Amino acid sequence: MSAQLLDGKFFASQIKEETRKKVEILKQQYDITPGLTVVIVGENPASQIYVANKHKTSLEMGVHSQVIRLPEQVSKEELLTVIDGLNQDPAVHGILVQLPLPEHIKPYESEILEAIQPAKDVDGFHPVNVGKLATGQEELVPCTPHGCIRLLELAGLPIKGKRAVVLGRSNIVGKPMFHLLLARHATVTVCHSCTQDLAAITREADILVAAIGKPKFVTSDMVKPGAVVIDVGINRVGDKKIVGDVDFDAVKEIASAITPVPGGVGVLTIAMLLYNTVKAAQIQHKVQV
Ligand SMILES: Nc1nc(=O)c2c([nH]1)NC[C@@H]1CN(c3ccc(C(=O)N[C@@H](CCC(=O)O)C(=O)O)cc3)C=[N+]21
Repeated sequence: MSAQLLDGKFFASQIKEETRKKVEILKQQYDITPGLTVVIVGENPASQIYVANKHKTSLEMGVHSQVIRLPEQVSKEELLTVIDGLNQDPAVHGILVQLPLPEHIKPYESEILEAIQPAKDVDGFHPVNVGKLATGQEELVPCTPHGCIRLLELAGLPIKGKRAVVLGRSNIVGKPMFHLLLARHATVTVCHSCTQDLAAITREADILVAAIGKPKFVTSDMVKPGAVVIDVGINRVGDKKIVGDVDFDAVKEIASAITPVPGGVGVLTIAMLLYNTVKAAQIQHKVQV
């Protein structure tokens, strides 16, 4: 292996340590305990690991963590009522509605996400927060792309002036990743399912971010020698095993740095969620630590 392995746990531990200190200050100086509530509708097995990790990390940080489980069949109105209760609850600083939602309420996803008070939107999915990010005010930024940026920064990998290529244009990763990279002065190209001659574009990338949800989609012929490769994919193959969007074993021989899956970006996502929860508490109490 020639590439530097970007170990998510190592970088996440630094972010978590910063967050833990902020929680300590909020408690001691302001008597504020940041609180995070996750709402899960139905039984998505993939969501369970994520929720368990979030809960564990919250406890480590001293953040109050609550999970509300609603039955698969819950109506949109009932879900909106739950969200409204959380909006009103001063002990709840962060609200996260786990995606994907069950099929019958999927058509109302935007309405549901917009019901969350923007100051409590720790996912950064509310149009107010999306608009802020797009206009260069980074407040509550989506956790996964923000984690990718923090990873690059903590690893000392420069962004300014680099050619960055983002594979995927989702609201959760691709689009916010575009804004974050652009704000740090990269030249950014976003590719997607209709992009023609994809490999020719990805081969120009100094920083390649893969967020398409296709196992081992990025092969070594798509990567410029010396590129930094960030793998956002979490694809379940078989029962337990997860693989990224990047063919790690082949690409690691060509890249200068690469994130593994698991143990890469996913771990940072959780760290940034707790970071956002603490940020949300500061926004709501109008204090800065
Ligand atoms: N409203 C909402 N916000 C989200 O941020 C959100 C969501 N819904 N729905 C599901 C996806 C998925 N996601 C993950 C985050 C971290 C890991 C994670 O901790 N991964 C570890 C462990 C993986 C494993 O062992 O399965 C790793 O990559 O090493 C996984 C998955 C957040 N999501």
